[in-house]
Amino acid sequence: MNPEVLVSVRDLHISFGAVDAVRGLSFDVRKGQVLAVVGESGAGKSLTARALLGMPPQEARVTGSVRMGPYELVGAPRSVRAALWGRQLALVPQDALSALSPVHRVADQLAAAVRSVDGVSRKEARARAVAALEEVGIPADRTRAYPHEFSGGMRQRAVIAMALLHSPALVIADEPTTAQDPETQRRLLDLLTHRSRAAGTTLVLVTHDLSLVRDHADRVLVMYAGRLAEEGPVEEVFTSPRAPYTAGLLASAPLQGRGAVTSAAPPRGRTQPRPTRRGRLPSIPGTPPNPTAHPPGCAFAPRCPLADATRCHTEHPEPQTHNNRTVACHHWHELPAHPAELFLEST
Ligand SMILES: Nc1ncnc2c1ncn2[C@@H]1O[C@H](COP(=O)(O)OP(=O)(O)OP(=O)(O)O)[C@@H](O)[C@H]1O
Repeated sequence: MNPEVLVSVRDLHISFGAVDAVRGLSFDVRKGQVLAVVGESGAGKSLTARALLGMPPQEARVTGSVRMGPYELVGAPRSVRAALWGRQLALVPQDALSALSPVHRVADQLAAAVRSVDGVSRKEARARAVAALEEVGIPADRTRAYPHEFSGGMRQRAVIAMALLHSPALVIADEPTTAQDPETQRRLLDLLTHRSRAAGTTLVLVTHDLSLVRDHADRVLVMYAGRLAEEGPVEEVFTSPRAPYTAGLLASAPLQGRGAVTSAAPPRGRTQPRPTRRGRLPSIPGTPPNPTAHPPGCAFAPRCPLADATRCHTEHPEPQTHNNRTVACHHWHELPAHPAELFLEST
C-alpha cells in the first residue's frame, strides 16, 4: 500500500436485501489529512463511515475491502475490532448525549476510557482525563459535572476529547455538529481539525455543509447513489468540478462562513451559486434514485443536463483518475468553465 495512504477502500458494496446502498466504492484516506464525505441524503455516506470503523450494521451484507495497514476491516472478527478501537479508530458521533453516560461525571467517563486502553492508576487516568478536557476548552472545575449539566457545545467538546484521547490513527466524525448553531459548529470543527492535526490523526468528516468542507477539509469525496461521483483536493473540486453532480451540489448550496464574511465573493467561488433572474438559487432537478431500483448506466443521468441519450443511460461510467483527481462521468472533459450554470435553467 502507498505509504501516504492510511485506509484503502476497494470495491466496497453494502446492501440490505434489495437495498443496494453502497455500490462498488473505491477511494483512499490519506494519512494526516481531513477527508470530507458529501452527497445528498441516502447517498451512503454514513454506511461508508461505519465501514471505515469496521462497524457496519449487523444486518448489512458487506463485500469488498477496507484495509488499514495490516488489518482488513470487512468481516474483521470482534477481537481485531476491539484491538483497534480507541487506539487506532475512534468516532465523534452526531449525538453527544447518546455517547455519554448520563449517570457518570464527564471526567470519570474519560478516565475510564483512559484505563480501558492504558492500564494506569486511577489518579493518573483522572489527571489525563482532566488535561484532555482542558485541551478542548472545558475548565478543570467543570469536569466533575454530569453531561446534562453541560451545554450541547460543551458535550460535543467532551466527545471530541474522548475520541482523541489516545491519538488514534483515524477519527470518523459523522455530522458531528449538526445540532449546534452555525457559529458553534464552526468553532467545534476548528477544534476538531486543529486537535486532529496536532495529534497526527487522520479525520474523515461526513457532512452536508459545504462551507465547513471548504474551511476544514483537505480532500472531498462526493458520493451519489452509493457510488463515487468525484474525489480530489477540496480547492480544485470546488473551483472546477469535473462531475456534473458535484457542480449541481455546489450550485445549489450557498457557501457561508469565513469566505462569505471576509470577501464578497468566496475565495474558491467559481461555482458559488448565483440567484437566477427570479432571485432563486439553482437546484438539481429530480431526486436520487430508489436504492432498490438503480437505473442502468450512470445513476445521475436522469437528472444530468449533460447526459446523452445512449451511453449515459446504459453504461456505468468507471471512475477515472487524472492528476490526483478521480471522476466518474462519461462527459467530465466537456464541462463548461462555469459548470454551475448548467443548473441555472432548471429553476
Ligand atoms: N440498517 C439499514 N437497513 C436498511 N437500509 C438501510 C440501513 N441503513 C441505511 N440504509 C439505507 O442505505 C442508504 C444509505 O444510507 P446512509 O445512512 O449511508 O445515507 P447517508 O448518505 O448517510 O444519508 P444522510 O445524509 O441522510 O445521513 C439509504 O437508502 C438508507 O435508507
